[in-house]
Amino acid sequence: MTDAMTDLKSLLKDPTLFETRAYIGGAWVDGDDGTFDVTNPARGDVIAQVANLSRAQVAGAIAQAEAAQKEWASWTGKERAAVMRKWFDLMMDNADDLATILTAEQGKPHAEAKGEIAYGASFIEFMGEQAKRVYGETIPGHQRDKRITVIKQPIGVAASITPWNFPNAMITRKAAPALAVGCAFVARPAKETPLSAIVMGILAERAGIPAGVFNVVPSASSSEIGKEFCENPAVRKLTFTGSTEVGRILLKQAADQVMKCSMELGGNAPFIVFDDADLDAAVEGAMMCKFRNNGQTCVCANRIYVQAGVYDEFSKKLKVAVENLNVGDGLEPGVTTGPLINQDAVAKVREHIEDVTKHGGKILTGGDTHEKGGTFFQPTIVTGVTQDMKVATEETFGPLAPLFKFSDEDEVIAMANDTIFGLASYFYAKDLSRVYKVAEALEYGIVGVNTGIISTEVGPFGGVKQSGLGREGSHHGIEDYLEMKYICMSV
Ligand SMILES: NC(=O)C1=CN([C@@H]2O[C@H](COP(=O)(O)OP(=O)(O)OC[C@H]3O[C@@H](n4cnc5c(N)ncnc54)[C@H](O)[C@@H]3O)[C@@H](O)[C@H]2O)C=CC1
Ligand SMILES: O=C(O)[C@H](O)CS(=O)(=O)O
Repeated sequence: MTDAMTDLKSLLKDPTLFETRAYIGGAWVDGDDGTFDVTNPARGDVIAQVANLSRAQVAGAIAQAEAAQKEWASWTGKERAAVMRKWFDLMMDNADDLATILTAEQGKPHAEAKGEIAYGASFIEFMGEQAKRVYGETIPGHQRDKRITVIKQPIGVAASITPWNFPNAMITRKAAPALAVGCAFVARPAKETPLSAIVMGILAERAGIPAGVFNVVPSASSSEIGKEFCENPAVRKLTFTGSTEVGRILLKQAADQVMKCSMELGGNAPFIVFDDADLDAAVEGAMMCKFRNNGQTCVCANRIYVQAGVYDEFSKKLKVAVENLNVGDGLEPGVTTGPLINQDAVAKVREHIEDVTKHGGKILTGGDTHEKGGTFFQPTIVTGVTQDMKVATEETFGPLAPLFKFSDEDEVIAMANDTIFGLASYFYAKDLSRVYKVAEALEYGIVGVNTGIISTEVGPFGGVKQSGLGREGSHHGIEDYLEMKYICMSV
């Protein structure tokens, strides 16, 4: 064990939460393909060497899930809700440690990581409650001797592939509805952030979730494991969060089995400030929306459109707020902005900034790697941005706030909708008719009005166009893990 690994374990109130093995069928398992390194993006050191599972081992996990699922589905919703509540309570009781693990492997500030743990736990609490309310219906017969009933049953084994940016919440947002209705679950976390997934296995075991119902299969191989999930006939549901590019690959692979898929994919969120907006509120919303997780979320403002009459004032106010951000190691107190996940992410931000300045835009603040080095980057604002620049069509996934100027509603709606994506959008305005017109005109699954934060377990999160399929969270989110059965009975 390296010093950095000892260091992480020593930071935990409960050191037994530091686990590097896979969790399969209730057993803790080493990888047939050795281990892979997990590094702390703030420090660059290896904090863990995690079990590297082979495709055969993942197939074994799917078999264990299939074996456990029937018994789990026979529990009442109330019985499943009880153990899910214990899972929720264990998450909240250990939130500090789960956040320390999350910050160490992903980089976000500890306070923000604690927020993610609470957000992730909220899905387990909410869907645990929903477990008691999976209702069917009766339908008046079409003939005098016919009686029609509709029941809902769990789809079976669900498999998940999740990204590194929300290593806890992206798993619980899927596992919670799946387990609530009686599915079994096999989670393959991102290789950058497996520890946050593994620790959910520890807490599942402690909560009394039966062996094989919740499984965690870390692996450095992504495509091979994805193929196993898509080709294994025991998997009846694939749920993915990540880029649209990978979502397309998985959908093509899943088509052979006509597998049910949920896809939470990329975004390119417009953030619109009208001339009747409360500018201080708009700046506050833009800061939260753009710089949460250092800009590494699929719902971050990727384009900031400001109406001409308030452009200069908004730019000045935003610059003050951006220059107040405190960039550093997320495990240090007072840090508001951590590192980017890797050098590829740094290169993407730099590429977008260079493209803006090459085409006549200007850097208002920031614009380069941070003095702390590594993958730290200066929070940046660029002005004079136009629709023909890369940032207008590509997701930056970093701390870059590009300001576009617009004249009127029709112009900005057209610009905002000019993208293949359709996940989140935001605008600040006071005029009620404008609010209704713009909210209805934006082609997005999510619209934030006078707010920059839309993430909650009670809302149906998801995108239109090439930002995804299905919804996660809310009472709608549970439907994605159910099959509907129509029973026609002759009496
Ligand atoms: N709509 C949403 O809720 C979210 C969307 N994203 C999008 O994902 C991107 C950034 O996250 P990344 O993790 O880099 O995305 P990514 O799409 O590269 O990877 C996501 C996950 O898929 C795995 N993966 C990659 N290639 C695969 C393949 N061929 N078969 C099976 N699995 C594969 C990765 O190992 C990772 O676990 C951005 O585009 C972002 O917008 C990220 C988080 C949330
Ligand atoms: O992965 C993401 O970007 C999340 O979906 C963002 S959120 O759920 O925290 O809004």
